[in-house]
Amino acid sequence: MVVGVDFGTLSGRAVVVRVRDGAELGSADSVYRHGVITAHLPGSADPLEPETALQHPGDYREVLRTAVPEALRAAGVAPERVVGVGTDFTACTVLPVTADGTPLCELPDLARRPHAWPKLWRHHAAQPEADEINALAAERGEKWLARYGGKISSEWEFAKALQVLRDDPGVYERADRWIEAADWIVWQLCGHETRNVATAGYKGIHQDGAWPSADFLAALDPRFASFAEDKLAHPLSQLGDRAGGLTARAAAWTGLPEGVPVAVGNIDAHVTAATAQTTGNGRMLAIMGTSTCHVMNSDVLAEVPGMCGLAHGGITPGAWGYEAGQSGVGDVFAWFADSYVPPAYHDEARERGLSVHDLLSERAAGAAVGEHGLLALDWHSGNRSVLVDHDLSGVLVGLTLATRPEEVYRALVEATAFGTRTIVEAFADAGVPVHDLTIGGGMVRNPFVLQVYADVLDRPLRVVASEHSCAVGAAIHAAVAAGAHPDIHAASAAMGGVRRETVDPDPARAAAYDGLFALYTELHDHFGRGGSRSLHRLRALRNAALAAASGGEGER
Ligand SMILES: Nc1ncnc2c1ncn2[C@@H]1O[C@H](COP(=O)(O)OP(=O)(O)O)[C@@H](O)[C@H]1O
Ligand SMILES: O=C(CO)[C@@H](O)[C@@H](O)COP(=O)(O)O
Repeated sequence: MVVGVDFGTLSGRAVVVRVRDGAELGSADSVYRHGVITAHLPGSADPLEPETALQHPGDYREVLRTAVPEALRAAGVAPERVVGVGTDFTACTVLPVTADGTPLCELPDLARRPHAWPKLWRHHAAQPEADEINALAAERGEKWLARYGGKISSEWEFAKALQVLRDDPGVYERADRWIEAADWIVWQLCGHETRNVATAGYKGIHQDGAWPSADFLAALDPRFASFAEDKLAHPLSQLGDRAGGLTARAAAWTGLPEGVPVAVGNIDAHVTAATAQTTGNGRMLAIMGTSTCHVMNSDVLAEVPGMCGLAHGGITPGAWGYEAGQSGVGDVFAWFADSYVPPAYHDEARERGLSVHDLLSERAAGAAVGEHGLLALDWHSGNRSVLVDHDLSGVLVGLTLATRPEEVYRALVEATAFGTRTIVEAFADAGVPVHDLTIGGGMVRNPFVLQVYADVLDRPLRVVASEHSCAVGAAIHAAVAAGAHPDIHAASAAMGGVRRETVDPDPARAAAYDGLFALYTELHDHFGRGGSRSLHRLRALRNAALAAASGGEGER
């Protein structure tokens, strides 16, 4: 047996999986007690700046102490039968730590400093730093910029670190290491630091064996010159490698035997290619959850405008892995369902034992394409691909006094589908073929969402069989690290799996969506490609108003 632990945005999930065929024998969740920290630090009333998203490292350790033992109990598996542990994490969730891996926020004198805390992947307050990095890299013709579609995201490691340096240099100085949570959790399990090629490549600008030059970093800020050398540099490990063995402390947390092999850290999206059996070239996987990540191996090397990144070995050793993404998907649906749907809908859902998502989906499904007269841009959490701009925000047009909640919900689902279609078409236009598309992540539990995607993309969708697709992917990597399978491809063939039936497009709805997609693209380009700067001006006005209200400085 192997154990996979998936650290998502709102919770961690552990699964116990059989090595020979990937059968899931038991699972358990652990919801992060502090969730996503956006308003103020625990125990503090001081407001955090806009677009801040932090997390509590204690919540991550709690997953190891609760979800892993509970999954073992649910599986009825004796710990001694577990031959390997694998993990995956959201990325770029990154934190400053001391030389022994202690998060700076756990040091008494830094606990009230926001920049000492882990920055969640969707921390978007470093957009000014990302803009500065992109402008300088373009001006200097830095070769690595092409590997990121021409723009580095504010969500990635360098923009976030530069923000810490600028806003709290004291914390920056105290950080011996700047590390992805994907590698930090492996450090917690096996007692020493390792760094994986995926987060280094996609989120840490590590390309062709090198980090951005000290000369480039100094041009950003002289104090930043040695950032990569001092706080990132470390030998990189391939995915599926063994990072080490479980320490006595981690064995006590998890209930697993000391010394059990621990797989090298990984990203929640990329680990799932093994579950979805999409490690072959041209097989795009969209992991749909809070956000959506599109990952795909290809033997074609190209710059896809607005992609998140291209990393050698980023999905499987020896292959070039592409990544694109949408920062807000399930988050957008949850925002609407939690904040703008009348209590009567929530009451009915509760009485019927449904989630409010299921009720809204049920009510939305029967309408004809375009019947609601609505169109949305899915930028409530900014745009990751293809515009790479987190100063953009959501848009909804066509509202009337007759508009119903389920119609808005459907427009939001459609907008995220149009966003994925924009990404898939960007790959095809850049000469990187997408042979087929598979859906993984928590969203596989919503048939309405899957059908909208099939209709909008006008292609059949393979769907990962497991509802714990990321955690199973981590378990598959654990099997490889333990030597139970020779490599990720073989382990995927044995342990991965998709539903027998694909979700197929309805030709009439697909044709109707072509018309709506043309309108989406018109709005997309108007607000996102220079037709109007109104969303950026709106964001600047908001930030200035918030700053004035809190007595802070002006726009960052
Ligand atoms: N039935 C549903 N339909 C649509 N969205 C859902 C549904 N259930 C949960 N969600 C949304 O999916 C997201 C959680 O996705 P999941 O993959 O489980 O977690 P994570 O993103 O943390 O990996 C949340 O944003 C939640 O609001
Ligand atoms: O960005 C990545 C992967 O590169 C994701 O970890 C991030 O979007 C969060 O994913 P989830 O939606 O929480 O599964």
